[in-house]
Amino acid sequence: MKIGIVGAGMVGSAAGYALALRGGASEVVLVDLDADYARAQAEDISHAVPFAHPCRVRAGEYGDLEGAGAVILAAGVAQQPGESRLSLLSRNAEVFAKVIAGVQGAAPDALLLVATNPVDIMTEVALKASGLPPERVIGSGTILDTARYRSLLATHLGIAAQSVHAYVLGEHGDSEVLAWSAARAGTQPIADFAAQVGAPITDDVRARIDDGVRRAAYRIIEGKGATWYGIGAGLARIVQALRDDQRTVLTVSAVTPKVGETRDVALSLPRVVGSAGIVATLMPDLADDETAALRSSAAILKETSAQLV
Ligand SMILES: NC(=O)C1=CN([C@@H]2O[C@H](COP(=O)(O)OP(=O)(O)OC[C@H]3O[C@@H](n4cnc5c(N)ncnc54)[C@H](O)[C@@H]3O)[C@@H](O)[C@H]2O)C=CC1
Ligand SMILES: CC(=O)C(=O)O
Repeated sequence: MKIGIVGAGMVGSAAGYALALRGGASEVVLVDLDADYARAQAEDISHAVPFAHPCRVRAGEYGDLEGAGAVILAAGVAQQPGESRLSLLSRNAEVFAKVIAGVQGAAPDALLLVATNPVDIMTEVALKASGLPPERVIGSGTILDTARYRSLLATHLGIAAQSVHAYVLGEHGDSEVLAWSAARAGTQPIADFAAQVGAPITDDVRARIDDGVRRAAYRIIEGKGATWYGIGAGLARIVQALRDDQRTVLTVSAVTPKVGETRDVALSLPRVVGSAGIVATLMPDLADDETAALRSSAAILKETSAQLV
C-alpha cells in the first residue's frame, strides 16, 4: 500500500522510518511545507530500507500522493515545554485547512490518519474538511497512551507488555482515562494477577503509573523537545492493521455519536481497525468513576472544539 505523510518533522519522519522497518508500506511519500527538509528526511529513511523490507521512500508534492491508500497527517506546530496539547488548536486548524485540500486534490478517497495535536479535535476538523465518512478519518488518539500504560504495568508485574491488555480512553491529553477496572494480565484481572506475583497494585503504584502515562509527554518534551518514537511506531501499527485488514483492537480516535450527554465528539475507545478503517467500536465495562471521567473528558473536548466555530 502506498502511504502519504504530510508533515515530515519528528513525528512524520518517525512514522516513515517505522513503516520502512516494519514493512508496512510499498511506498512512502513525504510532503512538507519545507520541501528540502522533506527530501532530506526521505533520503535518510531510504538508507534504512536495505536493512529492512522493500519500500520506496521519497519526498514529493501533494500531486505525488495520488493512489495513496492512507495519508498520515503530522503537519503543524508541536507543544513547547509546559504547554498543553489543547493550546495548539487554532494554529493547527489553520494548517489543516490547507493540508486537507492538498491531500484531497490528489487522493480524494485516501483514509486520513491524524497525528497532529490536539489529535482528537484535529480528527474532527479533518472529518469536517474532508467530507469522508467517520470510519475513514482516524486519529491516533490514545494509541500512544495505551502503549505507555501497558509498558508501565508490564514493568511493575515483571511480564511482557504484549501480555498486558489495558486501555487508555477519552482525550489524548490531560483528561484521559486509564481503565483500571477493565485491565487484564494474561486472562486475569490485573489486581488478581498482581497479588499472585507479589506485586500488588497499591494506591501509590496506581498514582505512579497514572502520572507516568498522563505526564509522559510533558516530561519527554522537557527533556528533549518533542516525542516521536512511540507515536511513529503507533502510526505504523495502525497502517499495518489497515493494510492487512487485521481487525485489530486499538484505541484510536474517531467522531463518536454519543458519549454520556455529549454528541458527535472525537475521542478514543477500543475500536476494531481493518481495511475499511474503523469497523466497530467497543464500549468496555467500566467502574462508575471511570465512566464519569470518560464523560467528563468528552465534555472537555466538545467544549474546546466549540471554540473553533
Ligand atoms: N498524536 C500523538 O500522539 C502525537 C502528536 N504529536 C503532534 O504531531 C505534530 C507534529 O509534531 P512534530 O513532528 O514534533 O513537529 P515538527 O515541527 O518536527 O514537524 C512539523 C512539520 O509540519 C510542517 N508543516 C507545518 N505547516 C505545514 C503545512 N501547511 N503543510 C505541510 N507541512 C507543514 C513543518 O514544516 C514541519 O516539518 C504536533 O502537533 C505534535 O503535537 C506529537 C507527538 C505525539
Ligand atoms: C506530544 C504528545 O502528544 C505525546 O507524546 O503524547
